[in-house]
Amino acid sequence: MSDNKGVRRVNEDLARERANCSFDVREITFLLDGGENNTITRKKIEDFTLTDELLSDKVPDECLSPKEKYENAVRKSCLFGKLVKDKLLEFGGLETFGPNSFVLRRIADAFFKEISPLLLHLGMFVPTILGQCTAEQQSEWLPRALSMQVIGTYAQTELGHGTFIRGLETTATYDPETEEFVLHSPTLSSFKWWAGGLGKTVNHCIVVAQLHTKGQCHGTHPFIVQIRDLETHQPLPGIKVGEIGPKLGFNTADNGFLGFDKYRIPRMNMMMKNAQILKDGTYVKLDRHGKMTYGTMVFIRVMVVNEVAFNLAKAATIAVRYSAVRRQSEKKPGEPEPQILDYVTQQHKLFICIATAHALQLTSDWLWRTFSGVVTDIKHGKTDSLPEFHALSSCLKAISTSDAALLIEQCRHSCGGHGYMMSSNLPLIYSFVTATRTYEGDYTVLLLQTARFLIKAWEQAEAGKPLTPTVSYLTKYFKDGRVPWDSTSEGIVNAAYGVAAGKISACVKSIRNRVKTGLSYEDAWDLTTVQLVAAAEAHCRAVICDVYRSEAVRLTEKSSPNVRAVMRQLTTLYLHYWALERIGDLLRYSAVSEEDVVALQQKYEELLALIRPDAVGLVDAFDIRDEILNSTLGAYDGRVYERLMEEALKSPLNAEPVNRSFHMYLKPLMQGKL
Ligand SMILES: CC/C=C\C/C=C\C/C=C\C/C=C\C/C=C\C/C=C/C=C/C(=O)SCCNC(=O)CCNC(=O)[C@H](O)C(C)(C)COP(=O)(O)OP(=O)(O)OC[C@H]1O[C@@H](n2cnc3c(N)ncnc32)[C@H](O)[C@@H]1OP(=O)(O)O
Ligand SMILES: Cc1cc2nc3c(=O)[nH]c(=O)nc-3n(C[C@H](O)[C@H](O)[C@H](O)COP(=O)(O)OP(=O)(O)OC[C@H]3O[C@@H](n4cnc5c(N)ncnc54)[C@H](O)[C@@H]3O)c2cc1C
Repeated sequence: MSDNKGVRRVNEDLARERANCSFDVREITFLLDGGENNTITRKKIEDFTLTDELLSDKVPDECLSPKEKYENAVRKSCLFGKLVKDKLLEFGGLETFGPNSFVLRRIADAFFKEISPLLLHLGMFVPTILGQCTAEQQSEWLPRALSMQVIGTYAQTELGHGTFIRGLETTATYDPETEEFVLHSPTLSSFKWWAGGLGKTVNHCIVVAQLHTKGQCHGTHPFIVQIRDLETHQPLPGIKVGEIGPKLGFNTADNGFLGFDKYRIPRMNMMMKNAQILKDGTYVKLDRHGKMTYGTMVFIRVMVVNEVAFNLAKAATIAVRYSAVRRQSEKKPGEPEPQILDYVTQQHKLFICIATAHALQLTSDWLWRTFSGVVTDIKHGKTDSLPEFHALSSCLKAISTSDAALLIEQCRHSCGGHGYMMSSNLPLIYSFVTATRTYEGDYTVLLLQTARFLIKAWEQAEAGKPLTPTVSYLTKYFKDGRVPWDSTSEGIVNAAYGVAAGKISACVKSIRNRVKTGLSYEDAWDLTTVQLVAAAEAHCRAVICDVYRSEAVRLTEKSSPNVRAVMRQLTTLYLHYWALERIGDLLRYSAVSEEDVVALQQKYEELLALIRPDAVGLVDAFDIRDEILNSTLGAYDGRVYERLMEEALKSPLNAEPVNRSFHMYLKPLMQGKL
């Protein structure tokens, strides 16, 4: 596949797809990057970071032993860290961690096929210092953390408790005599478990523990704790630390365990922005809201929506390009084998992935802007917007991670057997994203947090009180009765809100009926949780549909007609897909008729056909470089079979024609001598 100048040519099918694309791919790239200037900056950063030869591993990571994999990941993390420190700060100093942090995140994928052992340092340790420390503490810890002298992680979860933070058992007891806290792990179940980088990499961590002073427990608080010697890296006396062992994914993250045996830390190592311990042991609460110490989790939930949108875009790019290259079966006897992308069922599997990647990215951008507003409010001492934001970020984290994981797995299915190859990168993308459904708050648990807020909002609507923006629709749908059906995009969004309102109303009725039978409110709630989770999901789906539709319209106001058309097709596809997926709900809560359902299905199939010629252009517009995609099936040039063979030949088993196990076991077996 090389021309006579040695330049590798692009697969002919892919080249034809690109030639037939109806729009200028760069225009959509600019939209997704938030403007042409952002694209230019991103590309500049990518150009001078991704040329490094250290990106190419002679032996694929997945063929290394767990220890070698970890060591390789540390090596690359240090090189990546140095790169960030030396070069990327030129792009705006600390600002690099603001607007360009998403670019950093993208580039990191070129360095690590799995996870950097330093992810938690940049992703949670540094943000927690920013969010939970006083200005004085920040000036002590931030410079050391940013220069990587102090390397940290976030150790909250314990063997016995992850979800129920109030149930954590690690204690931090204040000793006024020495002005120290004594950290202790009273039981096996109180051992910290899971923190990324804890096993072997970090020398500090943020430990969340129950604070005791003057004989009283004041609940969980965060502390900065040094666990290893800075010179020798040996665990300090009183610290028991190690790695938790192999997992479905995250295998280069050295997730660890940690126990304390009456381990002492200075008083000022308590993160004191939201609560303080005075020298004499007096507890001073500064957090009027009560849940400000959960701030890092909220921040990461916001980040995760963007994270999974990007990973879904990677999977969609791989699967769509592969589907344009792969030919299989025949549609009519004797005809040439079609590209598998021409099968309507394949389009059904894949185009929703492209649309969902857009929907989640636009929703994530909107969520980030909303979050920035909440942070500004908090800086001015206003915490009124927190309950709504907690409900919103919880459900968006739950639904985005769940949708992305399911659709990434669908991308793998759509690549047949080759999708199962590690070299396709789909298994690693999946194993990474499926974890997001659990960490930083389990799916069900977070939806139940949202449901709590929705039920309260419903009660406020009943009482005629004003509602906050994301639930203001409840006033409109408050009265019983079906939502009128209208098959326009706006109509489908309204119907989605109508379904959410109907489900919330049904939950309220169930809880009240159960309470009437003599059950406590808690028991009635518990018996209704299946419905409550479904109501929170419906609410979240309506929010995503609404934000995606309105943001896509806003963003494309000045776009060329062709870009506007294809973006409109994608949003309409997303809305029709979910209307059809939730048709039972629509039949129950809206006035949709059987003919309307037939029309919805027909329109959906028409959209698949309309999007088909632009499918490759749409994934090209994600503009994800080959080094970041890391996939034999998804590279820009479409040299799928050549890359599969090149990667197979790198397998250590192919380094010698005969493996020694033949002489040790097979031959004796064959000769009856075993
Ligand atoms: C090399 C890399 C390069 C660059 C990197 C740069 C950036 C990368 C950044 C991000 C990358 C993205 C991802 C990777 C990051 C990390 C990866 C992996 C690590 C994962 C880490 C973890 O998982 S850390 C542990 C997380 N744990 C959890 O999430 C636990 C979940 N549980 C809870 O949150 C709570 O226990 C609970 C909310 C379920 C219940 O809390 P509880 O105290 O019991 O409260 P309730 O009694 O139920 O409710 C009381 C009221 O409080 C309200 N509430 C609860 N939580 C909040 C909140 N957070 N904010 C506001 N309000 C809250 C609740 O609604 C109740 O209100 P009422 O009015 O109803 O009473
Ligand atoms: C890859 C990975 C990385 C992680 N990294 C970190 C880290 O760096 N630092 C850290 O501190 N933690 C980390 N964690 C831990 C993570 O935050 C927890 O695993 C997560 O919050 C879920 O808690 P759990 O494991 O206790 O699950 P559990 O709460 O035990 O959940 C088990 C089941 O019980 C259900 N359940 C639990 N409570 C309720 C309820 N109230 N109502 C209904 N159902 C319920 C859940 O829905 C789930 O189905 C990581 C986890 C993973 C998988």
